[in-house]
Amino acid sequence: MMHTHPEHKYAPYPVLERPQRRWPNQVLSQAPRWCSTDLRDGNQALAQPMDGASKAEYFQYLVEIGFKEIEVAFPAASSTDYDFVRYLIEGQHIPDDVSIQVITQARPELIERTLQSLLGAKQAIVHVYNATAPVFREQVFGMDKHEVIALAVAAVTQIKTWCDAHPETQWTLQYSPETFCMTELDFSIAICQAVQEVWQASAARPLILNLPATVEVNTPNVYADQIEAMIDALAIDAHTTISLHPHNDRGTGVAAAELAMLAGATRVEGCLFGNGERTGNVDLVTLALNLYSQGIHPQLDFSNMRKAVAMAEKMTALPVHPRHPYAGELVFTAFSGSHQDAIKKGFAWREMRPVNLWQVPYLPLDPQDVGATYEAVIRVNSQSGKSGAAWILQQNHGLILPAYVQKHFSQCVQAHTEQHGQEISIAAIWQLFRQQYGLHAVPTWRVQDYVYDAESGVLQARVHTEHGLESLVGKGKGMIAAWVHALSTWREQDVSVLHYDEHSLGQNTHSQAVAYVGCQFDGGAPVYAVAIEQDASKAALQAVLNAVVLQAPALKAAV
Ligand SMILES: CC(=O)SCCNC(=O)CCNC(=O)[C@H](O)C(C)(C)COP(=O)(O)OP(=O)(O)OC[C@H]1O[C@@H](n2cnc3c(N)ncnc32)[C@H](O)[C@@H]1OP(=O)(O)O
Ligand SMILES: CC(C)C(=O)C(=O)O
Repeated sequence: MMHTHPEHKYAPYPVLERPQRRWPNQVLSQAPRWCSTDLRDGNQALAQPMDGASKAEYFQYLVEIGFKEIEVAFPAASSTDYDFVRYLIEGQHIPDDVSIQVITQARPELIERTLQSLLGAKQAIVHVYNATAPVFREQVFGMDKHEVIALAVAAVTQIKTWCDAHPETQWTLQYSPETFCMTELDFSIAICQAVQEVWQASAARPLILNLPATVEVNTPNVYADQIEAMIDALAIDAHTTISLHPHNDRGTGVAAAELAMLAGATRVEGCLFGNGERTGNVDLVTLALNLYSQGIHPQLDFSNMRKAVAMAEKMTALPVHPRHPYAGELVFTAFSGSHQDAIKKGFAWREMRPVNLWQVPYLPLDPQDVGATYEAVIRVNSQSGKSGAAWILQQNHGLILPAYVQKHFSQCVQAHTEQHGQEISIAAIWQLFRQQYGLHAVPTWRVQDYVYDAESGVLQARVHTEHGLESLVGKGKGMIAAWVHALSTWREQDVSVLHYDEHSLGQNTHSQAVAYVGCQFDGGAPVYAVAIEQDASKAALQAVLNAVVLQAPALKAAV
């Protein structure tokens, strides 16, 4: 049960007094160094960790999309992990420009086994960690600050000694004061300085100080303050990198990473789609595409997002949420009328103007850049407006509905979606449109042939009906006026055309023409009809004829 006085149970985590903070005035201008920890932090959080074959497949994929640093295993944890590192090294599966990283607790026997796993590697990052926050020092380790520093120093010394004895590998040390975000700043500084002191970073032996938000306990600005304060306090030379490892317990992992990058961190560890312990590691897909959509190349390639999703889902057996930024099935989709209207206008605007910069209402990214089609951009349900169905007909059938048809058809679609209580598919919209406007493969009444003499204004046409061929004659200023005359005479009705529009379908010589009409019969309510024919004149005649059929209930019923 939730407490009425949560303050009796939970205290806020301390924040830093840092009026000199600079990061709020910075802007991001380049991608960080990425490290995928899908095969380690992501893997350790799965009910069924990956087997060697899955790890190999995922490793290949991570390389393919551009990762240059990949934490591949916790070799001391299991033979699967140990053997996987050996498989990568012995099988020469690691590209020259990719560094594998392995993690270990700061315990001598685990360090030894971890280093053994790396024998023969061209280059490797050895990642050693120990928790530093008060609650861990007290409850987990039963150590005071000096003892915790001594633990880290001993671990780094052991690793350094090994590295000195194995110069064939190009070594990088990564040290993580686990639970950094919950640790007193002066203690984080002290332990990192102690590690720096032992390791002595150099071009040949770089150092990564990885400052994790192991459990996210504060707002992202606090993490950024902590990172900036560390950078200010530590001697950060060209061989020392400040790295981030945010988790997402408060749902702000991405924001925390971005603010901490503003604060000066240049490397980020995380997982695709935010897999990882509890609420996950920071989501590297979102981080990368946040940069991309600001015009900054992320150096990771998500052109085929469906593959990325399929791969992650296969490896983790966890679904990617339909609303997951940039990747979910629904993230480029508008169901609502006003969004659809704005998006449709945005696309039309782009078509008319030679603009390069992407500025389309409601779409922060061009879906095509991540391999999505425009098909899913608009879907139609009872919340949709006139633009929704119009967009779908335009995208799928090349129809550019005039405003009066858009308006009328949206009422038909609305009635349909309300009646069925669910989304209407593209196929069903097309079916409804054809039925509504008499657009049948074989029209009920068909214009067989016609001759129009522009000089005299006389139109002669033959119409195919259920009774055979009927010959019609009419006269008027223009072919449509002559046709209206012919039909009025034939049907003994007052026929008038209130609206008429046409356009071609397609751009080649075989393209067809579509005509839209709004007609009135004996002064009644407008009847709308559409026809598609080989040429515009025939389409116009057929569209008006379709309206004649649609307004006559007996004929319509026969359709
Ligand atoms: C935040 C992170 O994600 S950190 C990474 C966590 N990942 C994993 O744990 C996945 C793989 N781990 C494993 O398979 C196992 O934990 C193993 C095989 C590595 C070790 O298992 P165990 O020997 O049973 O130890 P376990 O991990 O439970 O830790 C218990 C002991 O290690 C100590 N310990 C835990 N972490 C560390 C550390 N980073 N450095 C030094 N000692 C540590 C604990 O204080 C405890 O000591 P105690 O026995 O004296 O009380
Ligand atoms: C060991 C570290 C980097 C970690 O996984 C964490 O703190 O979450």
